[in-house]
Amino acid sequence: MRASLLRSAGEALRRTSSSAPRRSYASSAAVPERKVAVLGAAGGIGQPLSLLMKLNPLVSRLALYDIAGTPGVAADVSHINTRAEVAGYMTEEQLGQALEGSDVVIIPAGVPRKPGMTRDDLFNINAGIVKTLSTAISKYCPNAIVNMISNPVNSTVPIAAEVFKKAGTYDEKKLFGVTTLDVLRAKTFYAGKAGLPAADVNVPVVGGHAGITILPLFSQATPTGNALSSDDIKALTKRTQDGGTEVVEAKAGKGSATLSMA
Ligand SMILES: NC(=O)c1ccc[n+]([C@@H]2O[C@H](COP(=O)([O-])OP(=O)(O)OC[C@H]3O[C@@H](n4cnc5c(N)ncnc54)[C@H](O)[C@@H]3O)[C@@H](O)[C@H]2O)c1
Ligand SMILES: O=C(O)C[C@H](O)C(=O)O
Repeated sequence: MRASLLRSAGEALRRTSSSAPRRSYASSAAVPERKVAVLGAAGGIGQPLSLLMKLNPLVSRLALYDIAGTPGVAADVSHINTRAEVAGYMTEEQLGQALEGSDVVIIPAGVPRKPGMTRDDLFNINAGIVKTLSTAISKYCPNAIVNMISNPVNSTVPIAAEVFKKAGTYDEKKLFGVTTLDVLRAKTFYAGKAGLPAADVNVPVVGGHAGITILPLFSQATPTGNALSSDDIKALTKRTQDGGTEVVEAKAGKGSATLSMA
């Protein structure tokens, strides 16, 4: 998986706006219309992600889709006094309506890990979910930017790519595996060790989103702070690669990272 394909939903939203002239956000009328669909909106990631999308001034329409629980989440989020008009959709019959006209689709639908599991153990269930959702995307919003959160990301992105290729809608510039969490972790852990403010550091991370496929490049981290030994770098690399497992174990059967992910 190409590292350049791994971006966040926020970046994707900014990209959809980058072709439009620069405008001030002071007036919502001046901002382009953008529809975002969250698939899996009632879940652990879906709920805070829906909240963040509702707070994002770039979003004018927000479609929240899940197989269960969407009416409550949609009603709740819709009361926030920001620009985006919120609509909730439930059951596969409403998936087309949720997707129609979407500029950005974000997919946190699927099961999370429990302690002792690897992300690959989620493949059998999540591959089918992603295939169904990708098929609907290629039908109802073939030009949308798609951000894949569902694990195993190293496999769900290729699944979506194959579905889109078969439908003739594949665009490698519009399909992303969301691995931003690896970057957040690398930055946070590096800042702690280097004695720098977490918000000020940058650490490039390349590769995929599972174990040793996650490659934080601490040698390229900026700025430099306390000198780091090779043992420090090994330990930081391992902690970044195992960051997801750290959260899964701390949640003790109640899911994986949700808040840091959203
Ligand atoms: N990419 C990352 O960095 C990252 C980080 C954390 C979690 N994840 C992954 O994200 C996924 C979701 O995690 P979570 O904690 O939100 O799980 P969750 O169980 O809390 O929520 C998943 C939601 O998906 C919904 N869902 C299931 N099948 C669906 C379908 N066919 N269509 C629409 N919605 C459907 C469920 O009803 C549920 O509301 C997991 O696969 C997890 O491993 C990825
Ligand atoms: O580790 C997981 O299962 C969830 C996610 O991929 C993470 O990195 O936190």
